[in-house]
Amino acid sequence: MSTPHSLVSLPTAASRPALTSSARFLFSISCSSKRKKKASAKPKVITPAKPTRRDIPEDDFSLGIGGGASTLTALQPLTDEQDTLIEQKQKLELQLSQQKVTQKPSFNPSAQPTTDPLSWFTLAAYEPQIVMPEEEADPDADVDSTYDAPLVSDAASYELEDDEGENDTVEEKDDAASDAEFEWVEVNALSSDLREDSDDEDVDEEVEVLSADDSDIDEYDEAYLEADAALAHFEKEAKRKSVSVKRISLNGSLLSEDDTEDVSDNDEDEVAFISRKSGNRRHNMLDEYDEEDEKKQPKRGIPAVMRSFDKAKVYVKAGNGGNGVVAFRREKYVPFGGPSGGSGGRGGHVYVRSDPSLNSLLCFRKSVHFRAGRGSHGMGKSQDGAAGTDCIIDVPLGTVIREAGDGISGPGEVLLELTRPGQCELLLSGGRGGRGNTAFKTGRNKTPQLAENGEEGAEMWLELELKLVADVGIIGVPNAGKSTLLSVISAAQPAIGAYPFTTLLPNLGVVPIGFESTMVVADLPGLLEGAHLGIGLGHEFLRHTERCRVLVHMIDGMSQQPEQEYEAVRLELQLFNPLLSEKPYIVAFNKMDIPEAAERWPNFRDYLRQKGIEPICISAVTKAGVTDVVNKAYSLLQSLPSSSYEDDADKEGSGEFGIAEKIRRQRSAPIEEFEIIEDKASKTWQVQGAGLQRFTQMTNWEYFEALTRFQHVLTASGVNKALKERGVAEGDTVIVGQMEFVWHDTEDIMAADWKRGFRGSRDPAESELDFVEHGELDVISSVEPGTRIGGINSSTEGHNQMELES
Ligand SMILES: Nc1nc2c(ncn2[C@@H]2O[C@H](COP(=O)(O)OP(=O)(O)OP(=O)(O)O)[C@@H](O)[C@H]2O)c(=O)[nH]1
Ligand SMILES: [Mg+2]
Repeated sequence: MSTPHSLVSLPTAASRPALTSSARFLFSISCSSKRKKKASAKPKVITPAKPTRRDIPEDDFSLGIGGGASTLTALQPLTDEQDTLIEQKQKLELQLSQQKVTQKPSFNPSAQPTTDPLSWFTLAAYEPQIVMPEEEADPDADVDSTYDAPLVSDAASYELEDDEGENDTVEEKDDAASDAEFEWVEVNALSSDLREDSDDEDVDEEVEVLSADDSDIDEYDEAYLEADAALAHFEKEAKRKSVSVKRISLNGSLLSEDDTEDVSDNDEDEVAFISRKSGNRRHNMLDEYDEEDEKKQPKRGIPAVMRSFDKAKVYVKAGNGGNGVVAFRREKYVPFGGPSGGSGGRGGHVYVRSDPSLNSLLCFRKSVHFRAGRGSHGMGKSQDGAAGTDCIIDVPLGTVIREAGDGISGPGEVLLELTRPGQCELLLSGGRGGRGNTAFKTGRNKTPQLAENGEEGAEMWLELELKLVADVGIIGVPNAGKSTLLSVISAAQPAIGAYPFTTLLPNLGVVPIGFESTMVVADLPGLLEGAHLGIGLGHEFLRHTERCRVLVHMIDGMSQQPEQEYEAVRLELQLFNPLLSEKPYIVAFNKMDIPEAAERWPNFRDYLRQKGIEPICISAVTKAGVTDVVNKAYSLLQSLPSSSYEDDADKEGSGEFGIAEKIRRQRSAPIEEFEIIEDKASKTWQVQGAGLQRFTQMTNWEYFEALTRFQHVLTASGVNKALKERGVAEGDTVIVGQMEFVWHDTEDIMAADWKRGFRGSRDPAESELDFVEHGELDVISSVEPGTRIGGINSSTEGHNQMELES
């Protein structure tokens, strides 16, 4: 056990032969954008350098870190030839280590060293797990040959080098192999940080944990300790390189309390998909927990597909307005043609539209960013720019839109709710186009030499949530026969299985009633006691019942205590949302075709009758009693007044409470409303106000007259006065919006030589505008959002030292 182990980084898919030959644990981390061979691959976010053997102390553990390998298929079984090859390699390695030769043999001698360094990022260190190879490739054998033990190799590891071309062939070979000697476990996690940071692609971070060994199980304890120590070291290393490390065990639960916090803060980071594959078979690991594991690791992630089924986060941006231009009419025989600069077009609006043909938000997993087009710039001959193209986001019926984070309406407040088919609402309006110089023509200034920039379009992150709109929702414990009922009353074909949680996502079906009417029925995933706390599939899907007007409560006739199950589900509904338990519902006792169920029926019926409820007994399989349920549900529906949520939604989507209106109001804030923040240490004054910010942004600083106009606005809005009252002194820095200025007490700075930096500047003597007011601002630079200037956080960023002074 004293053999030195090393942490080797493996290029891409070469990780697989590596595993079979040397590395004991393989951490393969890849990002989907790389997989798609997009230029926007993530490495820019990723800080750490490629861990080389130099970085890792000799006493480290055998860990392989590979990047790029995507979906892992079953490992190719080792042939006898390969076995002997490995043996030879191990011998060779032993010899080499005895000779203290540092260069390790390469697995693929013909391969070229990879030039592309491993682009690994958020490093998820996973609890290693031994997976024992199965004795025979017996298709019927259970997966129980799995030991939850890490293993320690006494064979040293190889650094495998391979080039991209080689990888492809390796991958193909592996794909072809179906019979696996090794089981593998794939853990696929979605990292939201990366997703948000990334510009146009969400990033799938895939962590595959592989292990394959036939080492002695007696070594379990020692091996475990060593593996644990190695992982701790691994984490330390990563921390030193400021990579975030999360330890997640293979079943998806987090290992320690602290980590739990980390991840639950950001639930996107939870493990998204867990599956285990043995040979050709794929098992859902969710089913295979024993109780102790359950207690130790109560928190578990929800598969990514399920999470994105009804929740999504998208970025929207309205188009910027086009810029106005300065132009003059020049034509033969038309002296003094006057200004003819057109205005810019407005930016495109962002709309959301409900599309009844969509039934999930899954499409927003891949497309996250929505931007409307920008307006065209104005042109000469008084031509105005065209408006930007609008952006319409199609969402399924029943989508609720909230603003993410602290925004205009505050976190969590509903901006829009789309409940009518084809309903289209304005979400963000595009920025106003900047005015051209024609617009600034006055009696005093007939040849204005200034134009405005277009207004920037608003942008925000939105949280979309889908609440299925159905007339009737079928709820009940897992395996009660909910999906079976839906399949017999409608044309829907939900998955039906004799095991709990067959249904992971809600299914919708349309039930014809007579010749004219229909009713939409939703089959929801099974509910367990504690669902409101997240047990089972948790409350993830309970929200869909909020939009169902009538509920059908399915009772599993085969359950030992149907009464208790009934009460448990009722309680869950009440705990989740008291309004849910007030919804009208029907109780259907299923599986009456089975004699045991039929025996339990009289008791159950009497129990409910005491509560004043008349249950219906049915057999979904034989369709007995099914029409009773449909008819009763329909008559209940008819007796209800038209759904109230639609009325509420109407109020929210438009008019006074509309989001577009809120943003419009915010954006048209008067320039007189501002706040001055002083930083004495750096002699900096910051003038903050939405109106001023917008005005500054729209000012085209190229033109001298724009500057004089700005000065006038500062005077008119009272900024100059307020600054003087607060004691601004010569040479102080004043920040307004994105611009930084220097304060001067006199107007001398308007000297002609200074003005040469601007277009359209004239001699002060010629100037029609006088600067009567003392106290002028002198532009020195523009500041970009987020800069910290002398302790003040400016509203803008990055510092652009563009001194305009001589
Ligand atoms: N004998 C009999 N079996 C039924 C009846 N209804 C459903 N089953 C069986 O019960 C099992 C579960 O049925 P599902 O419809 O998948 O149950 P579910 O309530 O949708 O279960 P989850 O989706 O896991 O929540 C299947 O094997 C069905 O064949 C019935 O009326 N009689
Ligand atoms: Mg089902």
